Amino acid sequence: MNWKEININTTYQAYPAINNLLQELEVKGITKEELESDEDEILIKAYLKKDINLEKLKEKISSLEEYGLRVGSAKLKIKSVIKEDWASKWKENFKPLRVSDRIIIKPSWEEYPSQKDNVIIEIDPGQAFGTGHHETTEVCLRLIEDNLDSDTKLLDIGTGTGILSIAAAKLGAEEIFALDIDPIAVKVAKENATLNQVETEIDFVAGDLVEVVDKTYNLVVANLLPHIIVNLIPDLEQVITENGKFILSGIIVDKEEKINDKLREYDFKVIERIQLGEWVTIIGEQK
Ligand SMILES: C[S@@+](CC[C@H](N)C(=O)[O-])C[C@H]1O[C@@H](n2cnc3c(N)ncnc32)[C@H](O)[C@@H]1O
Repeated sequence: MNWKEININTTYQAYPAINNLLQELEVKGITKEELESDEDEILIKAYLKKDINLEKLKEKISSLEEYGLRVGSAKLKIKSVIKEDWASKWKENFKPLRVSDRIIIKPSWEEYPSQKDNVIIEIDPGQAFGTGHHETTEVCLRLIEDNLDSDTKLLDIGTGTGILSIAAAKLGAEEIFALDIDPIAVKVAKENATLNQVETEIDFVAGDLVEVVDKTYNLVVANLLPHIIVNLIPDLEQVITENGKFILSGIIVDKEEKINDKLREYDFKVIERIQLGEWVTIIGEQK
């Protein structure tokens, strides 16, 4: 059966948000290529079976500008492709990636020679965000590694593929609760946890921000878009233990001050900020 390939010319900055929009359309695979013409421009390719309303998708992409995201030319094209062709090409885009001295991310179909102390995480991208190939995920993984010990109780808000929770489980966290507003992401995350044999160590639940959380955690990670983080901050206190820390990522550099203002308003302090490309990650705690 023929599949459809949607091509979207946009910016790197808008990728996580467009990825979310595409997930709502039940796409089966998403890739991004950096375009040589302009270092900030990327080409997103997404594959799906059903017909979609291209105009409506274009409108939704354009409306991301209202949240301060540059979407670039946002040119959309659609063409028919044969599944065998895209499935093998799509796989070529996911190679093993070392994100720290210990952590390596790899898709299930790639081999990686494991060495002592390596933490190898197998992630099949499927329909959710979080293969480690994005700066925000990469920095979160490193910070989780640096801040985790056997007493860590992790809350992972917006788990996507489950990558951060799976890493925490493999690094020896005591307890992990992972949630995502998107039930498809929760399904993909559970499958990835099973692939990594840590499914019994993580509770996955579908839910909006902290509405399904009824406990406190000493490490909270949220890799979300800036306007969603702004909505999360007022509720952070109810899910963090007194001496707990939080990691907020997905912050485009020109939105950082807005996030800092909100953190000050709710009596949180920033311990450290890490910038990779145009993305900022903040680690903080209560004052
Ligand atoms: C940028 S991805 C991060 C995925 C993964 N944690 C990582 O670091 O790569 C953001 C995820 O947050 C989810 N999300 C967006 N809004 C949310 C909300 N209000 N509550 C919970 N999850 C949300 C999205 O569905 C998406 O899977």
